[in-house]
Amino acid sequence: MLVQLDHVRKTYGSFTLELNMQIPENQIIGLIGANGAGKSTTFKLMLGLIRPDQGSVEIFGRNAADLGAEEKQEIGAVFSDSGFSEYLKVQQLIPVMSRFYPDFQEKEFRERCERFQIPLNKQIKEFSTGMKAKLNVFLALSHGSRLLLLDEPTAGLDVVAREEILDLLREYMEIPGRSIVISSHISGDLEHFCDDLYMIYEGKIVLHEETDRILEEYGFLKVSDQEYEALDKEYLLRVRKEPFGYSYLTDQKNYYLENHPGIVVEKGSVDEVISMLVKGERL
Ligand SMILES: Nc1ncnc2c1ncn2[C@@H]1O[C@H](COP(=O)(O)OP(=O)(O)OP(=O)(O)O)[C@@H](O)[C@H]1O
Repeated sequence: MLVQLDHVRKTYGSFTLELNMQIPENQIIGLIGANGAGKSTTFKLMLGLIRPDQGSVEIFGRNAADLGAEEKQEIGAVFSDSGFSEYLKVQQLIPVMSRFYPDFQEKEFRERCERFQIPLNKQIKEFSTGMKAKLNVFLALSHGSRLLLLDEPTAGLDVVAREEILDLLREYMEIPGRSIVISSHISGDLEHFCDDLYMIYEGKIVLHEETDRILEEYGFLKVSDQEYEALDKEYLLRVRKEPFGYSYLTDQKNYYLENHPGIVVEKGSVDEVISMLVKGERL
């Protein structure tokens, strides 16, 4: 296991984050949550930048707060703030990176900057949002890490720039043993990219599921009161009143398609599933 968060609790005033999370090798794990849900706090816990009030955070089998310099080299991180002064030029970052990371792949980094038109001799403060985002990802990718922790790396990007970054990350995953944890407040950004999704709502995980299962097995049954009476209720998770009757969320859509052929079953997007889990009524 690359990362393990076991019964973690972290409280800031009235906000409490509660987490159980496992990041195995060879996985792209998505963290979806609205502003303030706790995504950045989760990444800070994983990096050992803050300590949990309760529970344990392990990276590569060691307590995250006790990670040595060598193990830190194996993590590539992107935060909304790169940590570098924006008055620097990319040219000036190169010696800093080389000193900090013995495995810094300067040639590859320079090639990437050239391919994506990131100028080396311009101050970062003059870059567009997309250029800054790409630079941050290139830096995280540049030192042979086996774990990437990416907090909203595609925030504010247009579709083309987002896809370029996701393609680079797919390329990164071609070497076995690596994993990525990536967050977004837009589930559509991640639903076709991640193997596994965690949804965080107000500090709690409301859903942890393989992406394929969400897309293939979760669905909405649209039923009238009479149809509901005849339904097998075992796999219904939430309900919401609708103008025509009721909408029920299930995580066994195919069971209802096979056993209740007359019922309308709609496939929901990840956003609709989350919204129902958070706002729908429990049965
Ligand atoms: N150092 C801190 N001191 C006090 N409160 C904090 C601190 N860091 C985070 N919080 C609070 O914890 C909650 C979660 O914040 P966090 O930054 O983890 O959310 P997020 O999901 O990353 O949101 P965003 O998408 O806006 O970045 C917020 O209510 C925030 O105000």
